[in-house]
Order: sequence, then structure tokens, then C-alpha cells
Amino acid sequence: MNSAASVRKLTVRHRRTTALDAVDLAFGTGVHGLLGPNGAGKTSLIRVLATVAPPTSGRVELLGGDVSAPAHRTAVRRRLGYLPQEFGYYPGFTVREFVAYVAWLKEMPRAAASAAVEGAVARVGLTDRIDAKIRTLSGGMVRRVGIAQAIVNDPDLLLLDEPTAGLDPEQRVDFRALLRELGRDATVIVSTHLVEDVAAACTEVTLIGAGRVAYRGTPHALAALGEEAGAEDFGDNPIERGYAVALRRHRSGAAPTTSGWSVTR
Ligand SMILES: Nc1ncnc2c1ncn2[C@@H]1O[C@H](COP(=O)(O)OP(=O)(O)OP(=O)(O)O)[C@@H](O)[C@H]1O
Repeated sequence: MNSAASVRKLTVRHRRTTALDAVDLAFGTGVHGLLGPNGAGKTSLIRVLATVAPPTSGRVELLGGDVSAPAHRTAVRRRLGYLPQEFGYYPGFTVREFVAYVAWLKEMPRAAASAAVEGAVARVGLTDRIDAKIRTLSGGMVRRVGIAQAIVNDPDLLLLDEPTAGLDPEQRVDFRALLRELGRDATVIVSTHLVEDVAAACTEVTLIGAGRVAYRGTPHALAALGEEAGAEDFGDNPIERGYAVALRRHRSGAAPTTSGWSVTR
């Protein structure tokens, strides 16, 4: 299977902290949930995949080529979408102006851009606020503007760092439906702390623990792990319990648990 994104022996260090430690991973078409405790390395991975942070060492291949080559990196940036954990925007821009600005940064043809902007804003349910200044929107609406700018170019690789933070329950449900739709054709990687996001929208889960892959498998298989004997006290639902079991095994030094899917494809 061709992977839109793969990393081999990826190490990321921030001064003396090793955020990712020689990680091998590959992601193909579908929705991939990235789970892990605070500080596990999820954002560090997403930033490398978004080409905003260089790896300390290791190989990163995106959309068919090595991104250490500047020309390929530029080509990749036009075809990816990225919502950072802390998303910077211009509060004086309207929603339309801001999403159009990102379309321009991605060098989208001018003729296609204005319909793409309206389409992306409609997909996040903000059509009625498209000409409102971003500073007048609620926090959840601003998050939705962030999702709109990430999908305006119909990306082949979509990277979303905690996209559901700040969304109300109804918006989260709509957003998960959007994720499923996007994951039919694109490779979507979503970091989240909400196991409901994973259960409802993801085709595959990657659990990162202290800079390494602790688990890889389907949400169903992770839930099955949580049904095993002894896991009753670890969480409120099977996926939460599976998450706890996989992390404990990982911390005790076991090799990554995988079920059905291999760690590197
Ligand atoms: N700019 C930085 N300078 C120093 N250390 C950093 C920096 N960015 C991240 N780290 C450290 O690297 C490790 C991984 O952080 P990262 O943000 O990738 O984790 P995360 O899984 O995204 O966490 P969270 O769930 O809290 O967002 C942590 O120990 C963090 O403190």
C-alpha cells in the first residue's frame, strides 16, 4: 500500500528533551487518530509532518518524496492542510478573507479559490458568518475557521492537532462526520484527547507513549484490549480501558501492541 506519509527512525529533540525517539510509522488513506498522554510527542510528530519543524534525525517521506528536498517540500505544502494546536489568525480579517488568504498562500488558482473558500466555510457550518470579522466569533467558531483553512485546498494530507478542542457537542458530531468524509480520499491525521473522536471517526489509532509507538490498531481492537480481564478499573468505556492497558504494557517495556495493522506499512 502506498503511504501518503511515512517516517523512519524519526527523532525529534527539543533541547534536552527527546520528544520522539527513532519512530517508524506510515499513514495511508483514512482517518488516523493520534492518542497519548500530555507530552507524549503528538504535536512534535504533527509539526514534522506539516513540514513546519525539521526532524533532528530520520527520514520523512510525504506524498511520494523525501521532504528534505526543498522543491518537493514546496510541492507538498500546496497539497497539505494543517491546523496547529495554537492556530494564529488575523482578528481583523473576515472569515472569507482569512480562508482566501490561506488559499492564496497555497497558490490555488484564483478562478477556483473563491468557490473553494465558500465550500470550505460551508463544510464547517459557518456560511452565515462568512463576512463576519474573526474577532467577533466565539472560540469554537474560530476553531471551525481553523478547520476551514486547513481543508480549503482539498488536501491529500490533512493534519489536525486537537481540532475538537472548544467545539460544542453538536459541532463535534458534525465534525466527525466531516472527518469520515475527508478520510475516504485523503490521509487524515488527527491528534485528540477525546476517545469518542477516535471511536466515531478513525479507521486506525496510533498511541504514542513517551516518544515511542505504544499501540497501533483499529479502534475496535483497542476497545477489545480494554475488555480483557483486569482492565475493569482503568476507564469509563472500552476504548479508554484499552488505552490504559496499552500504555501500561508499553511502560513495562513490552513491544508495541498491534492488531491487524503493522507498525510500519
Ligand atoms: N519548544 C519546546 N521546547 C522544549 N521542550 C519542548 C518543546 N516542545 C515540546 N517540548 C517537549 O517535548 C515533549 C513532547 O511534546 P509534544 O508537544 O510533542 O507532546 P504532545 O503529545 O503533543 O502533548 P499534549 O497532549 O500536551 O499536547 C514534551 O516533553 C514537551 O515538554
